[in-house]
Amino acid sequence: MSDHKVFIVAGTRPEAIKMAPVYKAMLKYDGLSPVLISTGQHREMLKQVFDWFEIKPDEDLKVMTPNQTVNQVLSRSLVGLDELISKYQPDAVLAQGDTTTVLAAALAAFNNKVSFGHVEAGLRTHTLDRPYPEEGYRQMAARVAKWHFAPTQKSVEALEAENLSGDIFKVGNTVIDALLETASRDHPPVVDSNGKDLVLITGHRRENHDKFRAVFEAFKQLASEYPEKVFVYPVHLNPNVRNLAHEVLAGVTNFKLIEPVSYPEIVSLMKQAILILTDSGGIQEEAPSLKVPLLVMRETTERQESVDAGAAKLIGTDPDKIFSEARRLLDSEVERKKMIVDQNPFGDGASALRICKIIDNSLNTPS
Ligand SMILES: CC(=O)N[C@@H]1[C@@H](OP(=O)(O)OP(=O)(O)OC[C@H]2O[C@@H](n3ccc(=O)[nH]c3=O)[C@H](O)[C@@H]2O)O[C@H](CO)[C@@H](O)[C@@H]1O
Repeated sequence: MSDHKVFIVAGTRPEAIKMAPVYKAMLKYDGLSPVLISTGQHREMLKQVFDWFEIKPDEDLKVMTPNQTVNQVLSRSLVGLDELISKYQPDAVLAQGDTTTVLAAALAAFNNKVSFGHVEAGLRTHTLDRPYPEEGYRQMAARVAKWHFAPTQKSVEALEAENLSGDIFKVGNTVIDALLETASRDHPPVVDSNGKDLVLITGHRRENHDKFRAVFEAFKQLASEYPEKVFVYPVHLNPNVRNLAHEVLAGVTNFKLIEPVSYPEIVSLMKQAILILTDSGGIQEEAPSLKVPLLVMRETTERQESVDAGAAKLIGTDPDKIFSEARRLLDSEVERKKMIVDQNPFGDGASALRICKIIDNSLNTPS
């Protein structure tokens, strides 16, 4: 019997990180033959990730051109994927998360009557504009999915409540596969902290942009309160974030504003840190595995599992709260240790293989 062909579509850095393990597991899996497709939504950052995992897209749609609307990106992705579906005739299409790339992959598959598998299914805030457009895209992708690969029980329950078509499977989050592989490979330290404690900060979310000035002032105050600690912030490429970060924080000697770092570098920084302050989704999933306490600078999260497990605390973006919560943890190793968990609620590093088995089984079962 010939192999079943499966498209694996990725467009942004987090999607590449989370789909690399699926692609690699599928390459080794008897009976499945993956085709890696990049839409190129985050061109540079995608290449860095693919290089680290030593994989190369079979096709690159290069959808980004300057000043496009979201609908232009969507329609270019759709048309590009349409052509590739007629070229390869895949048996299934997989995409991860909630970007324009994911919506395009789901729709392109649906319109060609090809089975669609949604990886990281069932994340919900239940508020369509929080975050916008991601919450809407997740819900739309779920409507046409044949396989919902949910990372946790909470996401399984969210999907069950929506009376969707398709089958729901709890498989864990593939980001833990990527993380554990990366953490097991040696990488030199990114920042020499001279033996001092390191606090890692990341912040880029659009929903937080208008709060960043006050948030950055809180970071400045923290850095002056703790001159013996080193604060490291790899600043996102978005010019709104960059300019403001440099305006408020450049010149603070123990606060290092650095360029966005590669995946092994952020993993190395997370391992080195005694505390992380972030608004990133992926880092909320990863930090519990690295046993680093996490303060989440968002009002709501679709990744409540790390909060429920006690590994993270949701603190919003109020500068006084950021300052006081960070101080509470920086002042007390006991408080920090309370946030270390034995098991990461997001997965165990074997999610990609589970996905391969389910797809193989399903494609070999007559409907
Ligand atoms: C609404 C929402 O929740 N949306 C999420 C958001 O993803 P996010 O918030 O997780 O995005 P980031 O924080 O950029 O990336 C995270 C990954 O990148 C690594 N990293 C980070 C900094 C760095 O300097 N170098 C790195 O390598 C890091 O360890 C982690 O694995 O957007 C995605 C679509 O773009 C969505 O699919 C995803 O749901």
